[in-house]
This record gives sequence, structure tokens and C-alpha cells, in this order.
Amino acid sequence: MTAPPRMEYRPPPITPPSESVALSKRTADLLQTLRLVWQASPYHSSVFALTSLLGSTLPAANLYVGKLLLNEIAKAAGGGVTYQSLLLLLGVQVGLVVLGSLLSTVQNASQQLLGDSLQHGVSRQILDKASGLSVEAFENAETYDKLQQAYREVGSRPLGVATQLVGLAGAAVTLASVGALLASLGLWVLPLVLLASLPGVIISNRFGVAGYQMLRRQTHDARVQNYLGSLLTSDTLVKEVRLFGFEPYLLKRWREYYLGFRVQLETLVRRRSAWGFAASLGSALLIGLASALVLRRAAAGQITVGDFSIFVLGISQIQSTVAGLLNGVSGIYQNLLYMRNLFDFLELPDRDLSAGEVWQGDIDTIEFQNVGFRYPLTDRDVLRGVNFTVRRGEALALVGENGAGKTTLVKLLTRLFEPTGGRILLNGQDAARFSPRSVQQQMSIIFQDFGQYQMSARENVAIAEVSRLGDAAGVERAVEQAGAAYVDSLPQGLDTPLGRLFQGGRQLSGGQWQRLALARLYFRAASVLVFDEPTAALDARAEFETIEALRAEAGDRITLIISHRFSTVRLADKIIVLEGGVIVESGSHEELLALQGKYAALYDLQARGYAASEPEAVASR
Ligand SMILES: Nc1ncnc2c1ncn2[C@@H]1O[C@H](COP(=O)(O)OP(=O)(O)OP(=O)(O)O)[C@@H](O)[C@H]1O
Repeated sequence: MTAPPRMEYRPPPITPPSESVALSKRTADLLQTLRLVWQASPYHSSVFALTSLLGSTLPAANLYVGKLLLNEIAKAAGGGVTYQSLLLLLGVQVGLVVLGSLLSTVQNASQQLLGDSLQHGVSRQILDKASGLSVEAFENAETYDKLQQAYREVGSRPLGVATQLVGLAGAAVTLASVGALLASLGLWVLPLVLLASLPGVIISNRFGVAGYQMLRRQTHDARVQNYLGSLLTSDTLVKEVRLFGFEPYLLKRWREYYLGFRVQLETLVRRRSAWGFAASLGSALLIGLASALVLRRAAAGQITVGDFSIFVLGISQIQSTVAGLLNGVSGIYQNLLYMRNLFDFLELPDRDLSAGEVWQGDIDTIEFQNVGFRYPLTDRDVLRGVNFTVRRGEALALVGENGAGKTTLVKLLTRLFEPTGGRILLNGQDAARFSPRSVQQQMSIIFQDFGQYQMSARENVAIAEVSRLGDAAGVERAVEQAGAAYVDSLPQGLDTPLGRLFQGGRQLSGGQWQRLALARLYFRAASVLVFDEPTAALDARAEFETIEALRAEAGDRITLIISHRFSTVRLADKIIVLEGGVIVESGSHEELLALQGKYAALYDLQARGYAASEPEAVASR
């Protein structure tokens, strides 16, 4: 077994993204999002919404005061207007500017704090949910995709919806107030100005959605491309990549994906530009028409200079507000797609690991009765009719070729998955009756892809039972049992930070990490110890010694060992040979050799290999 790679390729989602959810569902999502925003911070939500709405009335107020000022100035040419009255209007205008900047300052501050609370609140919900999901959920590519996307975009999306919604309400207020001013200039002016705003916005909106959909379609390929890039930047894989020299191959594939994306982007940009140009032509014609109508009234002396200023400034105000309004709608739509993904994830059923009776005391016997198992979303049983019993003080070894089902069997025993057929009895009682959590507390395990936690050596050991993090003697004992005495020579002993991820971390060798994982196994006071081929980085002699020590340490506990090394396997009291998910032989080492079957054949094969390469290692056993 090699050390586990950090990056993992996962297949594409099984179902397409949920873009066709009905309008009612979208409305429900919108309400749910608002609830989320409100719950994150009722105070900042209110301040943010209030300041935004108040600020939205200011453009119309500014236009109106500007109109009054211009009219007064025009009147002043004929006399009868005092300086004071002009100053008063100027004062009002300055007051509006000050009010505007005050409102936007408060609005920005509350938006930032609301965003922070939201990000924290949603991240918390995602992490809570992830903690409650079954292992099965993580092995499902669709669920895993949802989790990744939800977590990646948690900083921007929920706040995006809140900001756009408030912006939408604000735009409606501005549109209504400025629109009322424009409407006073003639029947057709407002409709024409509104119409002129539409083409550009519709085009940008349409292509915004198209761009988003393009990115969604590219999600899977982009992940493959990212994965390829990560292979070139991975610290754990650099040795293998250099040695086999497949960098050019990776780069070529990485670039092929890029070129595929580029073609799609170019098509989109070309179409968007052409339609965008046509839209601006249409807008210019409509504005020209509206201007002609207003100028006709001006020529007839029906409108003042101030009115005309409202028309000129109002056009750009209306255009930018309509653009904001429609972009807000499409932005909300896009963000709601993300929110649906988030809600889908948050609505996934939890696996309540505490549901069921609480298991008390040691596990003295484990009995598999006709156990079968099929992974979700697959159509093949990977275990069938598995029967065996193991008792206190016994060590059971599982042997079989790659893919035979050994790890799956351990996943069932440790209640990470539940059998799809048959049952597992613990001390004669159906394990399904008991809460997985309470049963798991009786088990300690070291997996083949055990964790290398970028924390201190002490934490690497004690997280097996966090309630005993302060148990210094216990940690030291576990370290000693695991033969991980090297930690004493680390700069800060057990408190040395490990791994390369963070500053000051010490990197360990594969074998050293394994010994620490072994210490973790020993640290937990459990009545069942499981070794899922953890000794890969140890040589045959070290593995033999480790397992021999384990047998001594295990005492009267139940031990389960998965190993491909027969020198280790033979130390077990009972050996089960799995083939294609079925037990084909079982018995002690001697019994199985005498049987002259599968086990004996595999044993002979390996013994011959050792005899050729490591004669003294075999001879000494
Ligand atoms: N999450 C999963 N979803 C679907 N199939 C799986 C999953 N994990 C394992 N399998 C399949 O189940 C079968 C048994 O796998 P398992 O990991 O139990 O084998 P193993 O005997 O432990 O192999 P190895 O010696 O290589 O570790 C294999 O065919 C494997 O492809």
C-alpha cells in the first residue's frame, strides 16, 4: 500500500445541477435565504435594509432640488430672486449629499458585518451538517460535490442574495420616484426612457445567465483540470511525477481542457458583443425620440430649464436603475441556484450516530451471520454470505487479493456502514439495536489510509479520545506501545507541530506517521482493535514485530488484522480467506496449510519470494 494521496479524483455528479427547479421552489428558496440572512444578524439586516431604502429616495430628491435651483437661477436673470433663497436651496442640496454619504457609510459598515455573520453562520451550518453525515454520503460523488461547492462559495453567495434583494427594493423606490418626475414632462417620455433601458439590460442579463450556465456545464471538466494541475503542484506526488516524467502529459491534458473552455468562452463573447451593439443602437434611437418630444415642448415654452435638467439627468438615473433592477433579478436567480445547492446539502438526512440503545461494557464476541453488502448506487454485492465468529483474546486475520472485500468487512464491523444482508451480533445481540457511536467507542482502528493530522504529535495520538487530551501519561504510554519513541527527539517532543502545511511543522517519514497512528489506536481504551493493513511503510521484520507486540498488548481484547503479509497473518489465531466477497477458507495457519487450498498456495508463493530475497527473515520465523 502506498501512502494515501491527498487529492482524490471523484466522478462527475450523477444528476444534473438543479437549474430547472420550479418558480414556486425558487420563491421558497428566496424566503429561506432571507430567513438565513435575518437569523445571521437581525440588527445588521435591519440597518442595512433601512439605510439602503432611505438612500434610494435621494436621487429623486436631488433631481428635484436641482430643478428648483436651476429654475430660480433662470428667474434671477429677470430679477426678484434673493441670494438667500438660492443659498437655501444650495443648503438643501448639500444636506442631501451629506445625508447620502452618511447613509452609505452606515450601509457599508452594516453590510460588511452582516456578511461576516452570514459567512460564519452558514459555514457553521455546513460544518455541522458535514459532521453529521454518514461515511456513505462522502463516498457519493454527488453529495461530495454539493459539499465542496457549498463550502467554497459560502463567503459570497448568501450575502450576494441579501445585497441584491435590498438593492432590488431600493431600485424600485428610485425608479418610482425618479419616474414620477420624468412623467411630469410628457405622456410618452417615461415609457420611451424605460423602453430604452431595456435592450442593454436584457442582453446583459441573458448572457449573464448563459455565462453562468457555461461555468456550471464546465464544473466537472474544470475539476478534472484542477486535479491535473494539483498533480503538478503536489508535495506528496512530486517524486512519482518526476520519476515517471509524466509532467508533459499532465500539462498537455491540462491545456486541452483550457482550450475547450476557451472555445466556449469565445463563442459566448462574440454573441454577447454582437447583441450588445444592436441593443445600444436600439436604445440610442428611443432616447433620441424621447429627446425630440421634450424639445418640442421646450420650444413651445411648456417646460422650464429645471424640467429639462430632470430629463437629462433622469435618463441616466433611470437607465442605471433599470440595469441594476434587472441585473439584481438575474443575480438573485444565479445566487439562488447556489443557495438551492446549499439547501440541498443542508437538507441531506443526517445519520444519527447516537440513535439506538447505548452499548455498555466490553465486546466479548463478534459474530457475522450471513452478512452481505452492496455499496449504494452500485449493482454488485461486494460481500456475500459472510459467517464467522471471533472471541475475546482471539486475533482474526483477513486475507484476500485486492478488492476481495476486507476493508468493506471492517467498515461493517465498525458500523461506518450497515450490512445490506444478514446481521452482526455483538455478545450475541444484534449490533443494529445499538447506537453506532456507543459501539464505535469500544473499537479502535488504524486504517490503511490513516490520518496524518497537521497538528502536534500529542494531538495526533490523543484525538482518538478527545476527552483525554490532557492525559499526558496515557499519551506517553501509547507512544511507547507503538514504538514511536522518536517523538522524544523532536524539537518540542510531543508538542512539536507535525506536517508541512503550517509554519514550524516537522515532516515525518511514512513509517513514523504510521507509528503515531498506531499510538492513536492504543490510546483509545477499546475492546476491539482493528488493523487494516497499516504497516505498509514498515519492512517485513518491523511489521512482524509490530504485530507481535500488538498481540501482547491486545491481551484479552479482540484483534482484527488485515495484511497481505503471511508472516503477519500467521500470528493470528484464526484466518479467513476472502475471494470476491465470499469466505472461501477459514481456520488456523496450520489448518489452512494442511488444507492445501487457496491459502496454502498464496503462502507458498510469498514464502518462495522471501526465500529468494530475504532468507534470514523467513528462517528466523
Ligand atoms: N465506496 C465504494 N463504492 C463502491 N464500491 C466500492 C467502494 N469501496 C470499495 N468498493 C468496491 O468493493 C470491493 C471491495 O473493496 P475493499 O476495499 O473492501 O477490498 P479490499 O479487500 O480491502 O482490497 P485491498 O486489498 O485492495 O485494500 C472492490 O471491488 C471495490 O471496488
